[in-house]
Amino acid sequence: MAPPNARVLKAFRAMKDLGIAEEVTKPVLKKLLKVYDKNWELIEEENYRALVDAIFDTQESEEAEKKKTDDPRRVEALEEENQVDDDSIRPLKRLRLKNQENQASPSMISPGPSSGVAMLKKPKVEADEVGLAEADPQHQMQLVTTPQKTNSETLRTGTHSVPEQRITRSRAKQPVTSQSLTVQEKSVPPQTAPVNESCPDVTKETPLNSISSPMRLRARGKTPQSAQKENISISERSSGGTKMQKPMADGGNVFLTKQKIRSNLALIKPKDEPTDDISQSEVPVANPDPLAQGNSASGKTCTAAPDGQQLVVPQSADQTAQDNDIAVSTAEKRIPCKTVEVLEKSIEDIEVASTALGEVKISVSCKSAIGRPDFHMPSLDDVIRTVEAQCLRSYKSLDPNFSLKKLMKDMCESFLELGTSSSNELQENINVNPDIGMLESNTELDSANATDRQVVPLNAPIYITCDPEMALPEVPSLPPPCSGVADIVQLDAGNKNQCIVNLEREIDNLDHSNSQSIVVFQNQQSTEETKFVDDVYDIAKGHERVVISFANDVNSECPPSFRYIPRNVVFQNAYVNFSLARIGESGCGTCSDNCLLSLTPCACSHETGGDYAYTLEGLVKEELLDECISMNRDPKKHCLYYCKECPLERSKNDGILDACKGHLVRKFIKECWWKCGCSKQCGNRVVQRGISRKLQVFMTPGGKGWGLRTLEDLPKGAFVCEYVGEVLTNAELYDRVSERESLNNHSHSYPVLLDADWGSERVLKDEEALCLDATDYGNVARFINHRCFDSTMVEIPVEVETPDHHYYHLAFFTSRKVKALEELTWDYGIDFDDHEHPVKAFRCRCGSKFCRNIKRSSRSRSAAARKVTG
Ligand SMILES: C[S@@+](CC[C@H](N)C(=O)[O-])C[C@H]1O[C@@H](n2cnc3c(N)ncnc32)[C@H](O)[C@@H]1O
Repeated sequence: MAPPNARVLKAFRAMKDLGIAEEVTKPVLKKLLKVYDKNWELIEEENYRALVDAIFDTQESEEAEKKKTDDPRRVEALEEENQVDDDSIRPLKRLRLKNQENQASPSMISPGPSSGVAMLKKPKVEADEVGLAEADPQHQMQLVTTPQKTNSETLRTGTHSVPEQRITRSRAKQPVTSQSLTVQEKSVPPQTAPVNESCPDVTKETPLNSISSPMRLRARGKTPQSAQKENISISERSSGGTKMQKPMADGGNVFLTKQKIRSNLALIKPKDEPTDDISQSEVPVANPDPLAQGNSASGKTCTAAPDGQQLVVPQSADQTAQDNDIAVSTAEKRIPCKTVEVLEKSIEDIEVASTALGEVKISVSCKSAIGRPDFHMPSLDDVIRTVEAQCLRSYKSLDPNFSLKKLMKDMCESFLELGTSSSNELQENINVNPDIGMLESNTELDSANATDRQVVPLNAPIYITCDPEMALPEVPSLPPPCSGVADIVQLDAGNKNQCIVNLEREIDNLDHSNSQSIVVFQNQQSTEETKFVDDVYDIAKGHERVVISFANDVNSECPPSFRYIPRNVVFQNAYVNFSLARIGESGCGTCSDNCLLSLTPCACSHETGGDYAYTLEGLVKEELLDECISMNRDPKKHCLYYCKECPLERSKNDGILDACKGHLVRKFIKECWWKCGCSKQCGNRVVQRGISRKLQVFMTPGGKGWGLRTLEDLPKGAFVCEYVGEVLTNAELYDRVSERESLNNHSHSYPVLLDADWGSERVLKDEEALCLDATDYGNVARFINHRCFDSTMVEIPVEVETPDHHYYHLAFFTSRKVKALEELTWDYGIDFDDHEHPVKAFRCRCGSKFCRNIKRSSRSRSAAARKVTG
């Protein structure tokens, strides 16, 4: 059997999101494809509205059919009922028609490749044959309220109940390209000799094959310099136990975060609703309505729904006109009825209707989107996530004045925001300049601190903020969707008001108004001064697309104070070398829309052997993932690259040139970026879109301190988060660590060495090599605990901006299916037997049966390792 095509899978997924099973979707989709002459655009429009309608219609007619056969006496009654059904199940169609009437320009009718009108006409007729509604332009969103639970409650309450998974992702491989999934590895250069005969050959032609050393700094407690030479990973410098600062008891901060988000999002406020129009003060509802309080007889009409329900249709002048256009049968069936009046006015943009099957459809019409050329359709998931995040912040303690209308309005706003933000959208918007976010949202102390030490994220629109007093209007505007450049602007510590702007940026600005800049500030402030205000309800303080809650069922500690940054920031001397010109070298101007769907892989994929790392579901392909897992678990078993005159050995400078110890051939992911012609939604952009999973920081019961867990089931290969921190040189890190030690500061430090420039042929000096320090500035990844061997996540280097391997993102992906509430762990790669390390490694409490810290015979240890890696 041929594998289902990607669009079919997408449609199944979209329906699943609405609680509709694949078996139900399948026959209807088939029928619909026939009716629409395989015109997918029409089916996919508006989040598969046509498909949803068709499914409901089919279900209803099946139901009616069943009733008929069950009870022949009811046939007649049902025939009547079905007529009425026609009305009750068509409120969405009615709304669509209304909106079409309202459309100022045909461009808003989601035209297909040719004429929008033509595209809509044909299916309109045919759709009616199968009970389908017309496809609607982008201005409405509908929710199908079914008895399904969502897991938002879990987030709000911070309880540990296992949430229901809303989206079940298929791990089936997608026929994206005809190329193999494996990253190509070519023949060995003459001076090399692979140890392992079974390993694919390697060559120096691709970065994969060039000299590389393990990415992680293994925790042997060496200084960064020595550690780097020894290819070790995470530097564990804390000898003390978990010591958390008490949070400031300031519930008000919760509201600050909302402001933070809002200010960054350039919120479009909906128009003030008219208050003098009586007709608009009434909510169109389907009865029975739990909200109904104090019905008032108004001049409204309503349509009789089959099961005694009434659908109220607002009768403003133009609505009447629109309704008249709907269907004669609809108008005929209207009968005067009582409607529900609410205190707040103008909810004409929300309609509620029910079907004979008991589904309630809430239709939200965002009228302010009408006529906006910049509007695009956000996904329902994005809208829901955003609204959930807002609720968590705004409605954390519900007061007696809680208004559902407000909730709906918020929903509309979110819809509008998501729809109108540029396609650089949410990620950049939310992450816009943490400097500004910090200045706005933190205390005076913070503003003062901000002058001393400011950091700006890579890969995000960055404002040049030399001084908090510097006028914000001088800040460059947000970049438009497709391209941009990040340059480096260095600010001298002694002269805070002077920015040295990279000339290249100025030049690029001529062509790219959306240029980015990175500001690098000097001056470190001591941790003592770094008293950040904790927002205990959202660890991310609104900087991520999702809220990251925390839970502590173990003791009364609160998460430690640190400043949350969603993107890496450059500190002082670290030189992250990317510019538009250099990115041009990798030459990816060829791609468009979604690279994963294109027949010819774009240039970005060439960097990883001609194949993309991700499936259409956004998961890392299994083969690549398994290789990365295996490589991390047992590097020696993998392809080691041996060079004749090893630069690492030469750099030891002890007069004796030892034989090369071998370099690991690293696997990595190359994502598309601004320079690429594809859209922000391209499937080859996963890490750069940021965290999208529901995560929680929690106090581990086993004495490991805080940890990170998922609140939703995760499939294998899912992106969880990136390790975010300050980008430092190893030399800077060394200074920092020494300073902390000299201050007797035993709080945790969280540095990870980037195995910088593993593509180059020389050994980087400590002044060049890069690492990430998440001690003071970091993201949720700083809470990820270590687990020997069978950790739930694996780290993979991801290149986004840079064409070389000097700087990259360190991203965590699930190494297997992970159940909701399971801890997300990472194997730090610690050698617990390295007793030479000046800093003692922590006593591992990972609980893994393969724990390397448990003393056992070497035979049983290697048997354990074999069991895991094999
Ligand atoms: C990157 S932090 C992880 C978050 C940390 N648990 C916290 O509370 O902030 C690393 C530190 O967590 C603790 N830790 C992580 N994994 C551990 C493990 N398997 N056993 C014991 N302690 C662990 C150690 O103290 C380590 O220095």
